[in-house]
Amino acid sequence: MSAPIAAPAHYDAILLASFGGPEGQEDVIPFLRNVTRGRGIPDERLEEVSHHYRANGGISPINAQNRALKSALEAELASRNIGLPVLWGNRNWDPYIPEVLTSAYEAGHRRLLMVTTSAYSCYSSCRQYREDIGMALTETGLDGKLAVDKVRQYFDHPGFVEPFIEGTAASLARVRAQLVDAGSPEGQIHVLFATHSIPTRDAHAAGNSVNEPREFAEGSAYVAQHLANAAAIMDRVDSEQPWSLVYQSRSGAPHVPWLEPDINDAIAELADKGIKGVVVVPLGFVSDHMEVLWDLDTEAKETSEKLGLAFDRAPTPSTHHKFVSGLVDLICERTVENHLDDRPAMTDLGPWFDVCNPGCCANFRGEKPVISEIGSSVGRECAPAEL
Ligand SMILES: CC1=C(CCC(=O)O)c2cc3nc(cc4[nH]c(cc5[nH]c(cc1n2)c(C)c5CCC(=O)O)c(CCC(=O)O)c4C)C(CCC(=O)O)=C3C
Ligand SMILES: [Fe+2]
Repeated sequence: MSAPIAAPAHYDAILLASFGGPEGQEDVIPFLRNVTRGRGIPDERLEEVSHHYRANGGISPINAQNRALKSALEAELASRNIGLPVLWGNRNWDPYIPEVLTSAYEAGHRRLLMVTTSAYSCYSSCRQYREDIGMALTETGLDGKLAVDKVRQYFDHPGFVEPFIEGTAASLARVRAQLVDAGSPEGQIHVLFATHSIPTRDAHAAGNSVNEPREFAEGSAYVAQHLANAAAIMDRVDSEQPWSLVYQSRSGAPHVPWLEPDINDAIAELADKGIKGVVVVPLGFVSDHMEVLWDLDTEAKETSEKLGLAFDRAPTPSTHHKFVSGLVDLICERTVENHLDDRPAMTDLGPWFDVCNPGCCANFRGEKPVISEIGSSVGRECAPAEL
């Protein structure tokens, strides 16, 4: 498979693009409708998920985390004398991407570089962002006037991986200490790398090309990226320590196959085998949003406690200085000014490509205008900047 590297360009702003989340009880249902529009999620699942938000005052932690990330990026850009403003837009909640693109254009911006809060390759974390920009440009009439590119998927960039190395080591030490305190210093520990489950069909299409389909021994690029990352982390933390990759937050209809095993089933199986403690590393996530707080810190923790296992959850990269500085390095890979030639990657799978292959992370529910894809002109052309 080709790995297209984009030529460096002149950008005039960064677009920090994220998922978005509700900010009060009255936002919960409209938010869930936005997320699941046309995605075939059963009502019972929505009802269930609404309780996770309701229990937290109807507030998702994700928006506050993105405001903090935006400020941290602004500070890092300023400290390197890079004069690019950071705009923030969400796929599913205010500030919505189409409105942000419109006001960016009105403010005189002509070429944006998008950084998303999603590190891996799959429909939800790559293509859906590229489609939402494609649709927003088309709907607002800005296609051809405002260009939008996207930095590469950064799952194996050291800025994303190194905070997990630190966090996993610290979490492992905390579980060891818990076992000492509980009087079983010899108790065996297992590290569970947790990521979002996705339908196996979406996993298979992840990071792949319709023209040159590539087989991954691990089943898909999505699974391969997580396994390679987890191996890179454990090599540096403790190469003797047993670990595995598990999944969380399955939605969809029961008859549709999604990636398994579920983290709670995996914990039960470990308890059966006599394991005494688990370290949970939220490898699939950039910050401590609802899926992390509910599915890991609430449910997986409860499962562990019920089965008498020591439990600790490692932190997400969030606003770790290495993560923030890594994102700015990724920006610099694409810019003419402050250009960085080095494209670091901590797994053999990377560095991932800047521009996706045709049909990459396929949308099985119909084609949409899409940016940052070979063969698509959406988001590419723009009138010369009026300076
Ligand atoms: C791979 C992946 C990531 C990680 C990459 C990334 O970070 O982007 C992610 C992140 C997130 N997912 C989030 C929330 C939701 N995801 C849902 C539904 C779904 N997610 C999916 C996948 C992913 N999701 C999929 C395949 C579905 C089924 C529907 C569909 O095929 O599209 C639903 C509907 C209810 C439900 O089914 O659970 C909700 C509410 C939030 C915000 C949390 C907050 O508010 O703090 C975040 C960051
Ligand atoms: Fe993709």
